[in-house]
Amino acid sequence: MHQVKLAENIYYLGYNDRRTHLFENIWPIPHGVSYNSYLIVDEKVALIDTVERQYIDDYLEDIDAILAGRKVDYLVINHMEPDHSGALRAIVAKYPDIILVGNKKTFGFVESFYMKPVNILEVNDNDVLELGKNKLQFQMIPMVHWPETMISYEETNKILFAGDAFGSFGTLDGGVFDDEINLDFYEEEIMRYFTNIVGKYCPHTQRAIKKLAPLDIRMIAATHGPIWRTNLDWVLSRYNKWSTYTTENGVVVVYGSMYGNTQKMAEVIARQLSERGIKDIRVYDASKTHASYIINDIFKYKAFIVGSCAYNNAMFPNVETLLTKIEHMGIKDHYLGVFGNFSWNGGGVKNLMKFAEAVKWELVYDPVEEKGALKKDKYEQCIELANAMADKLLG
Ligand SMILES: Cc1cc2nc3c(=O)[nH]c(=O)nc-3n(C[C@H](O)[C@H](O)[C@H](O)COP(=O)(O)O)c2cc1C
Repeated sequence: MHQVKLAENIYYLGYNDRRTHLFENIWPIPHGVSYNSYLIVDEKVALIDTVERQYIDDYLEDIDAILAGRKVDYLVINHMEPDHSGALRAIVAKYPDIILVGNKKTFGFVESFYMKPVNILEVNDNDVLELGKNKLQFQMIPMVHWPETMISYEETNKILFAGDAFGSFGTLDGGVFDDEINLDFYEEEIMRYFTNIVGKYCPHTQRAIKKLAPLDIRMIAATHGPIWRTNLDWVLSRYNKWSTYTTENGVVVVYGSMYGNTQKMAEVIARQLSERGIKDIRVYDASKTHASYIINDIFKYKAFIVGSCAYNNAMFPNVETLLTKIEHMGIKDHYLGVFGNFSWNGGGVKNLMKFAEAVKWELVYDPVEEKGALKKDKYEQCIELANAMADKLLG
């Protein structure tokens, strides 16, 4: 077996998942995902996080191969989510004297998921665990992406063990370090990982970035995706951009439509945006494109125009699902447009407006609602909606 090292005595223990279709049983991962754990072999031996439970056998074998009879002294738990704590019980069973290292919120999760922990070391900001020549400093970064989340900073080699922060979808297909892979391929997967998984916690991510800024970081080892040792600015600048809701001058147009009338309104709006000089216009059918990709584009572009036909006094269910996710994510600083279609007594636009109130994005024009086929006056209102959005963006 190849052994991949971050430093002379620090090992990467990662496993590629190309079988799972949906991460967290929600988010599509067509390019898979990796689960990364790390092993520091010093006077004391420390594991940093574990892996998803389906890899337990390989994981234990790989640890054995490196340690050749030595025991693991510490399991540092940066993050308790089961894709990283999945092997915790197996590790404790194999090394009964192991000390679990976490913060005051960690051990409650250990107990609720696995068992009452026996040997624990509770750490807080700035505490340092001496392993020999390696020293792990801890910093709490709550809600990036769970309440107990923390990072471990290895002071000698200046490695940030970052948990889910700076993680990525996409398996590591041979290349493990950022300078061994083509980042163009990973860009979309890194962004989707951020927006789908961490995106709700942008203010917390900002706090974490500021808190970690004083550290001299030479390498970032996350629990998913590549290890960053060359292009740290590449990923840091992107995380900074995304978590401050910094967007480009584009428009995401989403519609839910059964018979095509709402879609026709979307096409008119999109065409007019283009005539006004907007180059980045992404039009999505909410029934076809998974929310994962649409949310990603909402993080990319400043404007969102959403349309829905009426459906049982509500909006079209697939639009509703998408908007519920967006609302929960608390995405900020967008321009909004609303349109829809009905035949009886409406329901689509009425509920789109509830979404508008909830997200508090700036509504650039009154909602446009047509009854059946698109006619002249509502066609013109669609044009005006697009113009109002273009004015805002180009303003
Ligand atoms: C299952 C179902 C439920 C509907 N519910 C409503 C409704 O509550 N209110 C309404 O005005 N129209 C309702 N309609 C009619 C459609 O919203 C209407 O025909 C609209 O023009 C469809 O737009 P589309 O062409 O974009 O699919 C419903 C249609 C279906 C099939």
